[in-house]
Amino acid sequence: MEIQNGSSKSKIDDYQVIEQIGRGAFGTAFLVLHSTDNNKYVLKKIPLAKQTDKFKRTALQEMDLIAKLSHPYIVEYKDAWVEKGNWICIVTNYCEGGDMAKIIRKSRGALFPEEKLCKWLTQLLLAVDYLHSNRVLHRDVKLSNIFVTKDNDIRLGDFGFAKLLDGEGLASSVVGTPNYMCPELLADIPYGYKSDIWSLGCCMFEIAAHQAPFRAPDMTGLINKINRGSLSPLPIIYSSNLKQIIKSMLRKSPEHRPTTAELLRHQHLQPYLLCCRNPSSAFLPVKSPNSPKEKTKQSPGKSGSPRFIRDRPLRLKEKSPVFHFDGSDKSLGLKEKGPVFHFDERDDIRPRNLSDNYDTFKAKLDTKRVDPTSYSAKIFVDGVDSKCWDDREAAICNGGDQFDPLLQEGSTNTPNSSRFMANTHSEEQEKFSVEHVQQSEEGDGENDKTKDLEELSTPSGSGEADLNELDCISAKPSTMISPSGSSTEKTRSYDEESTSSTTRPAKSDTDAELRCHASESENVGEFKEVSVDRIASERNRSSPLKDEIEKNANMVEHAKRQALDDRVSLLKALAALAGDGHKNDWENPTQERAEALESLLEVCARLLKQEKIDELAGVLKPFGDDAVSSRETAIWLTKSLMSAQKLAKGS
Ligand SMILES: Nc1ncnc2c1ncn2[C@@H]1O[C@H](COP(=O)(O)OP(=O)(O)OP(=O)(O)O)[C@@H](O)[C@H]1O
Repeated sequence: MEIQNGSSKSKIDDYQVIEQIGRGAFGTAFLVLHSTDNNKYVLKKIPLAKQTDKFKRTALQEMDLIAKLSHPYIVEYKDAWVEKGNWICIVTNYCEGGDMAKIIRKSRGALFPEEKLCKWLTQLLLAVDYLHSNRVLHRDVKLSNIFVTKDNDIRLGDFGFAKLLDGEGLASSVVGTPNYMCPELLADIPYGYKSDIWSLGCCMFEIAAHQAPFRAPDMTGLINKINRGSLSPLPIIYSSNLKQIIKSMLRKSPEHRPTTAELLRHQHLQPYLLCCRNPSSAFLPVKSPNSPKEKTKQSPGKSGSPRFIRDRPLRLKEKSPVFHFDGSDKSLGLKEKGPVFHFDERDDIRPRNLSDNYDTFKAKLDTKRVDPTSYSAKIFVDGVDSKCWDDREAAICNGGDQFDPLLQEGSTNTPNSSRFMANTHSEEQEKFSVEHVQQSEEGDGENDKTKDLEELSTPSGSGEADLNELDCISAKPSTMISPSGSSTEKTRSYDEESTSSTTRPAKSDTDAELRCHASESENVGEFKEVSVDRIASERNRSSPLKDEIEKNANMVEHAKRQALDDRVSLLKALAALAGDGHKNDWENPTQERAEALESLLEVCARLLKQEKIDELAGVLKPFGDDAVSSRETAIWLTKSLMSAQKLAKGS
């Protein structure tokens, strides 16, 4: 890296400061104009004078790292130097949309459309996957480090804490933003790739819900909530698939969180992946030699599951400067000094056999015309820019039949485009807000269609209980403070809305419960994607589709009954264990207690089998005080059951 010592013309003279755009923990950020290319950049000036050697090393490490990285969804580095020995200057591309925290603030509670969320999520996953593939941890993924371009694309930035990993893939220093602290970090377990997944999950949750996933009145409460994994529900407007993806990233145990690659292979993200710049073929389904027709006949998730290949590693830039602070030869402690490669944007790395499919798809998107007055065009007019909801996204939103059938193969429930479309007619409604959801929940002509779609999107009838139902009716404190300490007023937030929509008398109890299942189900992967209109018309006559609907409805019924049974067992167990009034009514309290414990353990075992770790933690939590882990609670439960059974036999 160049050291500017003051005698010669400084590089900084090439930049004209337009304005100061912010101040981070380490320095100040300026919006600047380059005198030659006339482009806007962000110049970050980090003072060094009073800093420790460790700090200097970290700052230089950031420079070194950002200079090496080259990826379509990572903030592009332009230049870096040490200015007169006093400042580190880093110049990066300017992202006109600002950071995600700002974008959420600007939206003033209007939720983003599902398609936008999926696009952002896909791009973020590609960026993080690139880092992870190159053994780089970001370690500070947060809203203010996620930027948006004028085209509404993502750029992940700020690598101040990023660190190249050692061989084991773990870095042990505790860094990061308190609100996004993952459970393993709170437990002093080394930070790894899955910790970045957690932070990304927190970001995605907040982008979707406009509030942090874990909120509590104080820090202890917050830590407890993170440790328990007790998440608030996500807004009901989003598809079960999307909600499940986000929730999977927030699983308490890092091993249970998916990797970036696994997430990118999720069928729900495939259409968005195809729209991304240079999607790695590693994440795209490989088209079989079968004809599209044959292909669509295969049942999703089984023999017809898309196969994936990982044919090419992602690459760092071929040439990157190695920075030194004081002109010495000493390397800056970056472990990876081996050959690095450029991620070439011109590379077409789509698998050859996907190309025609991709081109057909793209052609369809390009020719798709969108009604500019519809929500699909105007849904977020006050967002980053008016064009952010572009034709391409709109085409995705407009639903199944806009797609190449191959792309739908095996796809699960659609993004809730029906909800968006259901609200397109009102002139004064420019945003898709909570009120719209409420309105459609209460039922109008369109709402029935929405309900139909939800019914199709409910669990596949595995008969497994979904204890999230309990979440849906949980009470919320009136004031919460965010982990950062700022208190937020009680507003008509999304989850209060969703709570009220599930607790107030719905059209029928079944409706309310269906919504609960539809929004929280894990087993959405087995459902076929069917357009709302088709459902409506097919419902009235006998057809395979109608059979499918009925089958699904039966399965939903079954799952619902199972959930109710489990709820009853759980409540009974809770009552018995808490030793409340019911206890005295029972003839043999010890026997009852043993039975209660047994049924509770059965519920736990089922959740464990389904890998519903978050729910399991939720069930186990009430039985221990705050300091006791779920594991200890489970041991305590088992021991209690054994001794209760012994006593019961003896009496
Ligand atoms: N490339 C960029 N494009 C647009 N805005 C940027 C860019 N880089 C930084 N900013 C903005 O500049 C401000 C300061 O950013 P900076 O990265 O210095 O600190 P921070 O991320 O807010 O905090 P910290 O460094 O403590 O994490 C933020 O408001 C951020 O949104």
